[in-house]
Amino acid sequence: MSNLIDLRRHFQEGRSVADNALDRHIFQSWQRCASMGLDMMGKADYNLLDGRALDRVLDRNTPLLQAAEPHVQWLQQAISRAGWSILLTDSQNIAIRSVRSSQLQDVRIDSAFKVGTLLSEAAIGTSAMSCALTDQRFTRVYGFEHYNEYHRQFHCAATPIFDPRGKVCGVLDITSANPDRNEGVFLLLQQCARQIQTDMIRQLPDSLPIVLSSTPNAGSGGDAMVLAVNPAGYITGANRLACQMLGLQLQDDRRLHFEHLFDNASADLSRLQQGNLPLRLHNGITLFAQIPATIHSTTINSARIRHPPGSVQADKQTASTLFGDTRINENLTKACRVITRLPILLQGESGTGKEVAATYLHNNSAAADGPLVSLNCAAIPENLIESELFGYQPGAFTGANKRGQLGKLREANGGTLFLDEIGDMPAALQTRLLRALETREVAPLGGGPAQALNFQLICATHQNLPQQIESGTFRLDLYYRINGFKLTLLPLRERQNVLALANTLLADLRQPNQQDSRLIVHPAGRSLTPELQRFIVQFPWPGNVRQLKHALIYADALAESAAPLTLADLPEELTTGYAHAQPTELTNQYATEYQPLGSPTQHLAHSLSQPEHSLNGENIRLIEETLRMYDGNVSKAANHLGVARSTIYRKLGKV
Ligand SMILES: Nc1ncnc2c1ncn2[C@@H]1O[C@H](COP(=O)(O)OP(=O)(O)OP(=O)(O)O)[C@@H](O)[C@H]1O
Repeated sequence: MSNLIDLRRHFQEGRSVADNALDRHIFQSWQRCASMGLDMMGKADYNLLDGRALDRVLDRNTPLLQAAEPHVQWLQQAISRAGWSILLTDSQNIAIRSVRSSQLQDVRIDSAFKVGTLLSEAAIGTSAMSCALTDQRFTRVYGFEHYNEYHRQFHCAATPIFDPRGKVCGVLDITSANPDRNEGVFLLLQQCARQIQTDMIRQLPDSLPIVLSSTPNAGSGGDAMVLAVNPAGYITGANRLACQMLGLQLQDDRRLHFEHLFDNASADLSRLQQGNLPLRLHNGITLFAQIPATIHSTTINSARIRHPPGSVQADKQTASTLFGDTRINENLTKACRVITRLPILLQGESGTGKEVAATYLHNNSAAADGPLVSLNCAAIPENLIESELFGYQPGAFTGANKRGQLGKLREANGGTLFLDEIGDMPAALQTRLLRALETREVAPLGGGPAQALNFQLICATHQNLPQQIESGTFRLDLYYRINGFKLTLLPLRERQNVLALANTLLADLRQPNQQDSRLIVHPAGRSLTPELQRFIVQFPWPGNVRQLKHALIYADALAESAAPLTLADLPEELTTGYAHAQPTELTNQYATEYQPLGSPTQHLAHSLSQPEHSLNGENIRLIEETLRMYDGNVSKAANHLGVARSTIYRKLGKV
């Protein structure tokens, strides 16, 4: 101690000081303080920001505060009884969170450990927090090492906190009156700062966090390598470990693509949903990538769950019944986890339940209290899609609504935007949509200020988008923008448990407010004869769940009593030809063995469900006849044919 006091006197008198007498960084801080004219013996000024300025600082540091809070709390539990108080400052050394230990009572601490106090080097002289900020490294400043003698009672250690792009965004400091140099405390401090950075990365909006490890299924704790990518595949953040391992300098490499880091990475990040994706660095090292298990914004079992119309109720909602296939249901659960950060792309043939899945995802997401706004890009004329999406000002064009129109994007603010049949969006609009998704801003047609928007995005299509990209009808960059997480709704003929789904659909008929319950509903549950069960499992269902559902509604409505439904209760056009099929075990593998498509309707529905097909004259006639039969009512014709309304519009439009 006396050495240090002598050293201070020498320094004050301007005499030379031996190089190794004091830590180099602390000595440099003393020199800066002296050059700013600070007095080593004076009383420190603790300046407190006024309310408004403080609000601005806290506002600016919301991501840091949110990420830090749980970690500051566990650090407090770990070290506060050992006499350590904790202080979190922003990147200007303004205190933004303080946790006092009851064992550290001092009037100076009372002033310093207040949220809003300016604790920079210029304000209070050398401290661990100012050195940690300037030198961007862990620093200890003990007793008389503080520039200002006023702080000689205290011993502090501080470490910088880096934001997702590796810039210092704050400092975490611990202070005690006890001079013990307990290395364990310092390790905890540094671990805490690393975990805060990792959580900031995980909380980045519109980004998917990815954990890299050298072994498959490794945990995603605070010391894992974590990075985040946006839907276009660009790195939006990485922690220090990941930066070191991958040689990243995010502050410089503003647009670094995930693919460029690895020899074998594909831009199809949705493959990560399978977990443990092996990736090879350019230097030959293999790492395993996975989505951290802790991204549970909501879970299927959480209390917030609301069930969409047409889906099963909570007590029946087991993994195999929701969509009749555990693979789909598992991916749906994963999609629920990432939807707040990534756009979801639903793919599947017509009638596989893309709209049901979109409703389910919205209802089980953090935005469930906001609106779910849908737009079917195939069902409205091309010249109206733009105003439907972006809205317009009053009097924007002839024939426009006098009061203007909000537009789907703005309607969806705070909730979820569901763009159905995105593959049918006209090329010019793809560009405008892409811009709106990039900037998350929209300006209505006919002028008016741009409005910042915040919504979750779900897109759906039955088209093969990669093929459309190749043929030049769909933009590659838009594909990357909407394909944050791909969820494929398998055709019904490929699902594992079609019977479970059929039973679910039957049970739904018993719900009094279901859309189709205007048909006769038997209060007791319906069962299915073994023969009908076999048929349901074997039939290829070209119209998918929609067709199965309509068949069951038909049978349920027209069957005479509450007796089990039989094959004879189904529409005849479905069962024609079935008599020749051999009874087999109830497994989907036989579905493809059931050759006869019993009716022209089935052929048509199957044909319409294919992404690209040529309609022959017979099929066109069938569509037209069906429309005539229902007096031009497209919904009824679509029901009859087992296809969606939009499919009919689209297909006839192509003729
Ligand atoms: N898992 C499910 N549970 C209950 N009903 C379902 C399920 N999946 C689909 N359905 C029903 O099947 C019909 C078709 O579903 P939906 O409209 O979601 O399919 P889609 O894939 O969006 O079809 P399209 O591409 O033709 O618009 C709806 O009546 C829906 O209620």
